[in-house]
Amino acid sequence: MQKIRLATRESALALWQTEHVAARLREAHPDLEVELVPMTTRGDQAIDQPLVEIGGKGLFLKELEVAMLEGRADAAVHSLKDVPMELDGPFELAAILERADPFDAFVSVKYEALEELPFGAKVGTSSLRRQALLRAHRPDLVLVDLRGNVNTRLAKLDAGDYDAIVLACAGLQRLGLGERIRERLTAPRFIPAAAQGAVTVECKQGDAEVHALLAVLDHGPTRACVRAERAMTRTLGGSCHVPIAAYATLNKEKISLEGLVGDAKTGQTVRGYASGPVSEPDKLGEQVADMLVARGADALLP
Ligand SMILES: NCc1[nH]cc(CCC(=O)O)c1CC(=O)O
Repeated sequence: MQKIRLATRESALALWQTEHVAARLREAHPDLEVELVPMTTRGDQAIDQPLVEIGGKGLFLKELEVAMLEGRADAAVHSLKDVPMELDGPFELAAILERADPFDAFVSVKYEALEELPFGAKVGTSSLRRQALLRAHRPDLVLVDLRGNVNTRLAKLDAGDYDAIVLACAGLQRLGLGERIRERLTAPRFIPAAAQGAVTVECKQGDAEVHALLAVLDHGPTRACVRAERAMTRTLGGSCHVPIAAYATLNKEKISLEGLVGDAKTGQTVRGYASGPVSEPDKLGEQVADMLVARGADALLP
């Protein structure tokens, strides 16, 4: 194989991530030609409608998967956080790259930290998980919907529409906007979404040549951790319709997984934690999911 074509969304973040994958591939395979195939998805077009109403996060993948099925691209690069817990169709995640900063960022023009926001301050985020966690720590805040790509959200903050917004640290850092992070909202106080900060490359199942080219980018420890996080979320029937948070770390041969289910309206949260061998990430994810349900999470799930 002389050339590999990488499908990507056209947002600045998606293009950065795909350029990063392209550079890593060229480094690993000096004779390989790597080409980007940028495309707009329905998720990018309908940015004025809430994601839940137009069909959820899978929308960001669909067009890229169709491009692979129709032979216009060989692989697709995604933020793993945006990839549904069950892939819909004959696809596989051939590579999961080493995770960058997994945490959320508090971003504000005037305020240094979440705790410094005045009573009743207006915070923009459309993520139900971020809303639930913000409510849990600061029940007084007024939470307002905020969609769009990272630059659009920052522009709305700078225009004075919000006192603060919450974004992923990884996205800001990748775009050279790391200095906009006022406070890192770290675990266990603020648990991220499953796989936040990790980039993945998807290809068609059974496409052995493409798979082999991509597999050299796979990072085993990241794959094990996000596997536990995604298994927990999947077991809870999670999608972006429910605030679910999952964060795993690997220490020697042991994965520790912290999980949370919340209610975006009330800020009520249920937490669970367990650890297990790196060889059984799915089992650990299921175990923490069961623990969350036993502690009352089912009352918060649909
Ligand atoms: N939902 C959009 C999205 N998907 C991935 C990232 C950030 C990068 C990452 O988590 O890898 C973002 C932006 C954000 O949440 O602020």
